[in-house]
Amino acid sequence: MQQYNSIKTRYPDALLLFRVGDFYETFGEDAVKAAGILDIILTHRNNGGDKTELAGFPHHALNTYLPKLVRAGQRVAICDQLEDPKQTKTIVKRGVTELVTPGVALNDDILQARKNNFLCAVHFGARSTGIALLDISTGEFLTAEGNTEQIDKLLQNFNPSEILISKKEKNSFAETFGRQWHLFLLDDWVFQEDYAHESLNTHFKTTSLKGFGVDHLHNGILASGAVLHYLSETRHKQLGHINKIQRIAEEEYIWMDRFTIRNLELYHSQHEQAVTLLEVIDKTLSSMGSRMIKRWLALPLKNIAKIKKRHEAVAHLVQDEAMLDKLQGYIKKIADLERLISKVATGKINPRETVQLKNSLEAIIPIRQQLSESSCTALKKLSEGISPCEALGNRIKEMLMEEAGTHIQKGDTIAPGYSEELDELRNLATSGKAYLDQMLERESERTGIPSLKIASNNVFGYYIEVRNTHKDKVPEEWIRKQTLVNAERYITEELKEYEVKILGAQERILELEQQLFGQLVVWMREYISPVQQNARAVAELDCLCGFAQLAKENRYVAPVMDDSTEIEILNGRHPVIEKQLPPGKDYVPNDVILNRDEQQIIMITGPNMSGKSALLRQTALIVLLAQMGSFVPADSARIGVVDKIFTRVGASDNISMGESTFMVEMNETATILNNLSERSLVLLDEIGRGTSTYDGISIAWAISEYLHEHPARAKTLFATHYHELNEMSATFERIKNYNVSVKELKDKVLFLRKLEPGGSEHSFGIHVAKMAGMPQQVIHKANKILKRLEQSHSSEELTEDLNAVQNEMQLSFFNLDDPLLEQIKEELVHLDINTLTPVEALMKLNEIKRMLSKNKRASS
Ligand SMILES: Nc1ncnc2c1ncn2[C@@H]1O[C@H](COP(=O)(O)OP(=O)(O)OP(=O)(O)O)[C@@H](O)[C@H]1O
Repeated sequence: MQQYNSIKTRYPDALLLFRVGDFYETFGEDAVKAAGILDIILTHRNNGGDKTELAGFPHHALNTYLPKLVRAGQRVAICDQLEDPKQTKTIVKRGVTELVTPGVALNDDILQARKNNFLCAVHFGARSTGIALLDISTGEFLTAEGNTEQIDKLLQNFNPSEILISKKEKNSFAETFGRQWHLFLLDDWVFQEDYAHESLNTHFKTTSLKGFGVDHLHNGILASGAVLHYLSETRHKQLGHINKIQRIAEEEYIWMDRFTIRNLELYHSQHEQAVTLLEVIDKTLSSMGSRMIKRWLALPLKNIAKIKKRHEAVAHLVQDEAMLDKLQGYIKKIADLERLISKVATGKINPRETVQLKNSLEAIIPIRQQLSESSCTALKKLSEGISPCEALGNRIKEMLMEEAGTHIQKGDTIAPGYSEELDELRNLATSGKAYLDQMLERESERTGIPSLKIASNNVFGYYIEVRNTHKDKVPEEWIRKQTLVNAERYITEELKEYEVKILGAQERILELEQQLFGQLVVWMREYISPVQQNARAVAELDCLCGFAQLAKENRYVAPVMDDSTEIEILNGRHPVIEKQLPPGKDYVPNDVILNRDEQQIIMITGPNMSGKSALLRQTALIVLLAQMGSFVPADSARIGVVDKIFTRVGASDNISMGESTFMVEMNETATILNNLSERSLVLLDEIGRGTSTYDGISIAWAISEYLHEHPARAKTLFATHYHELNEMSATFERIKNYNVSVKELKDKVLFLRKLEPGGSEHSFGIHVAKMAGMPQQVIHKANKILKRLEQSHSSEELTEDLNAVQNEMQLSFFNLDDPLLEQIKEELVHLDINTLTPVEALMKLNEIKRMLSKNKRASS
C-alpha cells in the first residue's frame, strides 16, 4: 500500500489501475468509481485497522474494461510491474506506463474507426484565441487562431473528446463555449511562449516553426505547446507519426457558424432519430475515407479550381462503372493505414496488424496502376501521391508468417527461412515427438513392458507411466515420482536432459521472435511519412468514389461552378428528406434562382408543414454538396461560389444559455446582418415568430429591408407565415414573392409543395392543428376567434399601416444625415428600461458599442 500511495499521489486526478500479479486492482475512491462504472464487485480489505475499498479485474480483461472507464470520462493511469516478480526478493518495482484519457487514446476499443478522436487545447490571447487539435491515433496536428466565434465553430466541427485550458481560464471558457465539453485544467505556466516554442521545435527537430507556416500564430502555438506538454504528462513519448503541424486555413472554406451547422443538421441532429446529411452522403468504404468526408463536410471549399477537380473525378467515376467497381473492390481490402502506421510509431503494432499493413500496401499497387492509366487528370494526379512502399511490403512478407497472431508472446510470428537460428530451434522443438516415440520403443523393448506411455505435466515435466501389472519390470535407475491407482510414474536421466533442451529451445524461440519483431517495427518507422501519404490518397479516392456511388444511387447531377454571384437550381431536392419519404411518395422538386440584380430576396409564404423549411435547407445543402465536390440532387445547378452560409430559425430554443428564445433569435440574426458579403447565402426561417405578431412582422420587415439595401446584396431566402411581408415586393425591386402551393379542399388542405410565384393569403395554422388530431372543440373555437380577429383588425389594415411607416421613414444606408445616430435611436426608442434585465441592458450597450466601432472603421 505504501508503494500504491506514493504512485497515487503523483496521479491524483486519474483512476489508478494497479497491477498485482494477474490482476489490475483499484483502491479507495477509485475502487468505488470503478465498481460503479464496470459493474464489478466492490470488496474491502483491512489496511492496518482501516477498511479500504477494493475492486479489480484480471489483467487480460484490460481491453474490455479500459474503454468503459475512458468512455465514462475517466482518465486512467495504468501502473504495471516493471520487473519479473520471479527475479526479485523484495517488492516488485512498479510504475505508470500509460495514462489514457478521453482525448489521448490509441486503443482500438476506445477509438471509433470512422471518427477522429481529437485532443484540443484552447488559449485566450489579448486579441485572438488560439486552438490546437491533435489526433494521436492518426498523427494529425492542426492549429488556428481567430475570434471566439471562429474557435467555437472549429470546436463544433472537430468535436474534441478532451479540451486542455489553463486553470485561470476555466470560467471564461465555459461562458464562451458552453459547458458541454470535457475539460482538463493545466497549470498556467504551461501556456508560455518560450516553453511552447521549445516543446514544438524539440518535437519536430526544427529550429523554427516557419516551415509549417504557423510561426505567426502566437496563441495557436501556445495551445499547440500545451498539447505536446499533455502528451508527455500522459507518458506518450514515441510520437514519430506526428511529423507536422498544419494551420487550418479557414479563409479557404465556406464560413458557417455553429447555428448554421446545427440548423442544417450536417452531422449532428437535433432529434435522436433524425437522419443527418452525413449519414446520407457517406458512402465511403474505409475508415480513413469516412473520417475524411467529415472533414470535407465541415470545411467545404471556396476555390473553384479545387472544387472542379473533385467534380471532374466524380464525373469520370460515374461514367466508368467498371473502374469504380474495381477501385472500390481494392479500397475494401485496405485496412486503416493511418492508424496502423501510428501504431508503428508508438510501438504498439502487433504481428497480425503488421501483416494487415502489408496486405493493404499490396492492395494499393493496383489502385495506383488504375489511376495512373486514367484519362482523367484529377485521378491521374491522385496516383502521384501514392508510393508503393515495396521494400516495406517485401520485408514484412519475408519476415512474418501470413497467419501471425495478435500476441507476439504466443510465438508463431516470424516466418520460416528468415532466421537460421530460429529454424534450428524450431526443428529441435518439433522433432521432439519423433525423438520421444523412438525412446519409447527402445525402452519398451529393453524392459519388456508393452504398455509404456510418455507424457508431461506441470508438476514434474516429462515422465514414463507404467501400469501396475508391469511394475516389477521397471529398471532400477528409473526414479519413481507418483503413484496412481493403476499405474506409477517415473522420470529418467535421459528424459530430464531432453526436457531441458526442449524447454530451453522454446524459451529461446519466443525471445528471438520478440527480438526480431521489435527490430522490424523500429525499421518500419522509416516509412511513416509515405504510408501516411498513401492513407490520405486512399481516403480521398474513397470519398470521390463515394460521391460517384451517391450520385448513381440518387440521380445527382454535376453542378456547374463559376465565379458569378448567381445560384440557379432547377428541380432541386432535399437530399435527406427525399430518402425518408414513405414508399409511393415522391419528393416534389423545386427551382430556386437567386442573384444580386433581380431576384436577391425570395419571400416564401405558405402554410405550416407546406415545405418552406425544406426548401430553404435544400438550397443550402445543394450549395454545400457542390462545394464539397459532390454532385447534387437536382436536374441542373449552376452555382456562383458561395463564401458564407447563414441560417437562422425563428424561436429556436436555447434555454441552456439562460437567454430568452427571442433574444437568442435576435442575437443570431444580428450576427448575420453584421457579417454579410456579396457571396453570402442567407436563409431566414420564420424570423420574428418568437414575439407577438406585430412585433414579429415589424422585425421581419426591417431585416428584409436591411438585407435589400445593404451594399452586399446577399442572396436570401426568407420563409415566413406573415403574408403581410408580401407587400414589400412592391417597394423593393429585388424582393420577389413565392409561395409553396397548397390546394384547399372543403375542410382540408392538400400540400402540393410546389414553389409558385406570388404570395399566399393566409396561414392555415388551424388546418394543421386539425391534421395533428386536435380535439374538435379546440378547432371550432380557434376558427371562431380567427374570424373575430380578422374582422377587428384586418391584414389589409395592418399592411396599410406598414406601408405608411415605410413612406415616412425608409431605412437607408447612405441618405440619412447621421445614420448611426438614427440607428442608435431606433435601438433605444422602443426600449422599456423598467422591464430590461441587467444582462439585456449590457447586451444592448455592447451592440451600440459595436455599431460605433464599425462606423469608426468604415469612416477610417
Ligand atoms: N418538396 C417536398 N416534397 C415532399 N415532401 C416534402 C417536401 N417539402 C417538405 N416535405 C415534407 O413536409 C414536411 C414539412 O415540411 P417543412 O418543415 O419544410 O414545412 P414548413 O412549411 O417549414 O412548416 P412550418 O411552417 O410548420 O415550419 C417535411 O418534413 C417533409 O416530410
